Amino acid sequence: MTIKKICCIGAGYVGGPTCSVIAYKCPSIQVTVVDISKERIAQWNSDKLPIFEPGLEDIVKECRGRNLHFSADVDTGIRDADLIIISVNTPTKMYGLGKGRAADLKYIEACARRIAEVAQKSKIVVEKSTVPVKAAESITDILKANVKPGVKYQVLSNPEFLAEGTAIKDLLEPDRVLIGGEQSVEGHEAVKALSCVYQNWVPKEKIITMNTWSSELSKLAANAFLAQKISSINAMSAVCEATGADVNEVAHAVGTDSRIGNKFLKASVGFGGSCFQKDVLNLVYLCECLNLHEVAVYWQQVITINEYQRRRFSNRIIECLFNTVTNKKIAIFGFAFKKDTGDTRESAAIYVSKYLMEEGANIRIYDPKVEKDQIISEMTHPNMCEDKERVSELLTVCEDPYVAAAGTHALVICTEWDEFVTLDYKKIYDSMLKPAFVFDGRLILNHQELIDLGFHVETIGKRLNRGIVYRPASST
Ligand SMILES: NC(=O)c1ccc[n+]([C@@H]2O[C@H](COP(=O)([O-])OP(=O)(O)OC[C@H]3O[C@@H](n4cnc5c(N)ncnc54)[C@H](O)[C@@H]3O)[C@@H](O)[C@H]2O)c1
Ligand SMILES: O=c1ccn([C@@H]2O[C@H](COP(=O)(O)OP(=O)(O)O[C@H]3O[C@H](CO)[C@@H](O)[C@H](O)[C@H]3O)[C@@H](O)[C@H]2O)c(=O)[nH]1
Repeated sequence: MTIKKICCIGAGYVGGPTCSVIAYKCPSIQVTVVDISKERIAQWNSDKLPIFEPGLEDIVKECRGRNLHFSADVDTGIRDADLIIISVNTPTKMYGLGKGRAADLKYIEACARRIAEVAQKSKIVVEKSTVPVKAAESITDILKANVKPGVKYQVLSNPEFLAEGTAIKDLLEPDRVLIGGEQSVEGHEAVKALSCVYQNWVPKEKIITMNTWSSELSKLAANAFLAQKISSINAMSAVCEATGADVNEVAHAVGTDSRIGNKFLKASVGFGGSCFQKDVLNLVYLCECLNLHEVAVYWQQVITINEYQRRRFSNRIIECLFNTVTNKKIAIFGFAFKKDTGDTRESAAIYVSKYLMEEGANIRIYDPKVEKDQIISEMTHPNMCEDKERVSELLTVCEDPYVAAAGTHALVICTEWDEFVTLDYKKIYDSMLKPAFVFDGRLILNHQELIDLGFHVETIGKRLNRGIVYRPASST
């Protein structure tokens, strides 16, 4: 079967860039990205795309209107397509059974029901969203229970491994493409059809095929391993701070062992983003449901250490500022969960700002890519704050880093934006209250230079201003 028309349901961080790259690399395929959000679709059709990803705009501009279309007409998109990619959000469930851990599959189910309702010919349905193992089976059950005469479905698992900020590069040159399918003749044919789409630009040996359940679990496993690596180095950073070791040196020594590898060993204020926490919790819940208690506890620790790291960093700020930040002005540099993205979901900056505001600090946030409304919406989200008025009293969003820092007691780096490295720190130092503190939560600044300017510098995984501090194991 040759794929001529693809419809992607969900014009988000994954659906938008993924389908833009498919359209770019497969000129003979018509690709339509649909979404229930008319506003999001209007943005995709405008000059200001709804997401910022290096390289995305050029690709969209080249393909949009040619073989790449963005539409709010979900039904027509489904009806016309040979292959439908489901790329809707699968957030952590915030209510009922599995609350706070299980993935909420209501949007996936809505897509399956919509496909069953409007499809008039056979389709390959591709599950691209990250889901618990056996979600493809549920989609199949819904489609089969509502099938029209003469219509057949094959459901494939094709998880996405792109990282935000490098989405286009990851899509153009993926480490691998994973396709899971039913172990039957029809299943193999469907896998082959999707594989042919990718083969337009991905070398065949990088396309891994397997059974559906392995594919679904592999996505959760990959994210769990990556998050575990960060929590491991962050746990080590606490030991470094307490002993005088330097976490960068430890990471270098550990990472040069080719069996471990040097990637994902950057100690930080904690991982953020829409995926790691959600997917590890999803895995934890899956293990609990399977009565694999010890396995669930093992993976839960990855999250526990991440929460500990954010809290530990915030406590260190308070401790260094003479044990009180009440009414003190603190500049937060960076609100996105990592550099080169405007995404703020689960960003460590949200938690650090929240903890400091709970202590009465006046927070002045600057981020080069995150809009003011987005910052306010994160900080006033019901999960984050009980008192919106208090937040508006204590929070200022600044459009300029120098304005954000002026008159503050401390500067806190929460995102590793390149521009923070090259700011004029002499100018910043002169404008701050003394002693002027810098807390580098990303280990990106030249600490010696800052110390020479007169700053008191604190960073993750290294004690710069004091000797070795041994504390009793019980105090954190
Ligand atoms: N963000 C990432 O970097 C990333 C990477 C790999 C995998 N994933 C996974 O991909 C999936 C999508 O993530 P995302 O970040 O793109 O989410 P997102 O929230 O940015 O986008 C999802 C879109 O789906 C739309 N939608 C929801 N229900 C719909 C329906 N019934 N019909 C039409 N549109 C509907 C929403 O309006 C939204 O625009 C998730 O499962 C996520 O875990 C995300
Ligand atoms: O050494 C490191 C590497 C990353 N991070 C932090 O970890 C978080 C996640 O970063 P990253 O993984 O680069 O971005 P995501 O866009 O969340 O991508 C992850 O989650 C996606 C969604 O499932 C997967 O597709 C990707 O493969 C996986 O890397 C960010 O806060 C980073 O700052 C660190 O603290 N230290």
